Amino acid sequence: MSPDLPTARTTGGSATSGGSAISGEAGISGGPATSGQTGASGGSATSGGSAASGATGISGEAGAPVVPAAAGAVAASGIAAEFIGVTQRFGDFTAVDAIDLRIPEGKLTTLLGPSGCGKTTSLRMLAGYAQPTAGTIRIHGVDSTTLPPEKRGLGMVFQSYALFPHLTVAENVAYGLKLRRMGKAEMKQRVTETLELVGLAHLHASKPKKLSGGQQQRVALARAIAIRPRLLLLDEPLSNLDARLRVQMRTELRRIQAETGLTVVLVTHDQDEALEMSDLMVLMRGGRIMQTGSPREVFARPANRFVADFLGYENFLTDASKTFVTVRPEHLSVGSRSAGAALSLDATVVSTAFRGVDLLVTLDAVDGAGQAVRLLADVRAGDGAGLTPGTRTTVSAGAAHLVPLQDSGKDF
Ligand SMILES: Nc1ncnc2c1ncn2[C@@H]1O[C@H](COP(=O)(O)OP(=O)(O)OP(=O)(O)O)[C@@H](O)[C@H]1O
Repeated sequence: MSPDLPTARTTGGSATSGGSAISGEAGISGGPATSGQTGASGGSATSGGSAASGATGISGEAGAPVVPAAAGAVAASGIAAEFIGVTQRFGDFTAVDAIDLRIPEGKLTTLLGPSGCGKTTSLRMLAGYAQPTAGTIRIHGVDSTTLPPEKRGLGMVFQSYALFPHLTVAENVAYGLKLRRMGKAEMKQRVTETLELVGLAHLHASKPKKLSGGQQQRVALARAIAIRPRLLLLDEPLSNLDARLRVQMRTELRRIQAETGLTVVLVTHDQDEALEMSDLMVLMRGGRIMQTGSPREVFARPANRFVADFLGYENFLTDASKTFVTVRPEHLSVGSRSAGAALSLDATVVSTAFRGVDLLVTLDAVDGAGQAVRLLADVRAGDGAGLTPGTRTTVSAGAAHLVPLQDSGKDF
């Protein structure tokens, strides 16, 4: 089955279709409040209004294009959306600080960073739920900075993905299509196709409460993509799932994105999730973008200490050439000074932690700038005999494993 989403015309473009409220806002796309008590009418509480207007919003009719005419030409540029100097202030506080970002068409982009770094605020501005204090947001080449959510051609899924409890799975998925007054036969086919895509066709007649968390999340996803959005926004959609399901759903989401060619923007604070799922990773801190790149690029060459630390690098120090570098624990050798090592320091073992195959060794040393540094080395357990606390030894690493960082780490 090939739903052909990216090229399909969007049939109404309600930003809310399928998404529950952002950060606890009342309405949904059609979805009830999280508690589920409000049902269909509850869906119109806040953004349900958007959803409804989405039905008549840009296209007015099912099947009519939601995106302005310029979009086709601009889509060819490969940029689905663009932030240009976008700032969001709340009083004196700057939540998003003049960010520039291009969201590639047909790819999965993650906004990654610690709590409060501005991810959700950025997504809300992209969705149209918040107006930037300054800057421009372009969607498919069109200045959409002040465009209401329902006119942006978006699908959304959020952490609280509340489904309508009184509707079946198929009816939940059909909800946004009904709002767009899609014809019955087309709607039935669209719902079947979309449920097949998320692997839930067999549960079409079930009520949400009979489903597992992962299945419910897939229904929410199906509801969002059934309208064939030009941009799918996901705000921590997996964070309510248990660890095992979360990992499964990452793979599922990735498969669905790849099969449909949808442009997806995913907000997460989980670096593993971002590394595994992204085409493009955008690392944020304090309302700014710290680094943008493919997971491999960012992981191999973190730009600064913040990014390196966030991605699990452990050792930060100045080497012999006075460059501030980081090196992963598994790349630090202990004891045997490797010939030609770019980093070589006398060190004292502080403690060791046996982990079966390997041994984590904590050491104190003085780096190339004369600063005391605490280092973590991950060595094979068999090589760690004799590394008792207080042992004087050496640590070393080859040039290939030293990752230079732009900053000195002092502002960290
Ligand atoms: N309406 C608001 N009024 C005042 N401050 C706000 C408002 N919305 C967000 N903020 C603040 O802006 C900053 C960024 O918030 P945002 O929700 O974008 O962060 P986030 O990166 O998504 O974090 P999390 O992962 O915790 O959701 C936070 O410090 C937050 O407290």
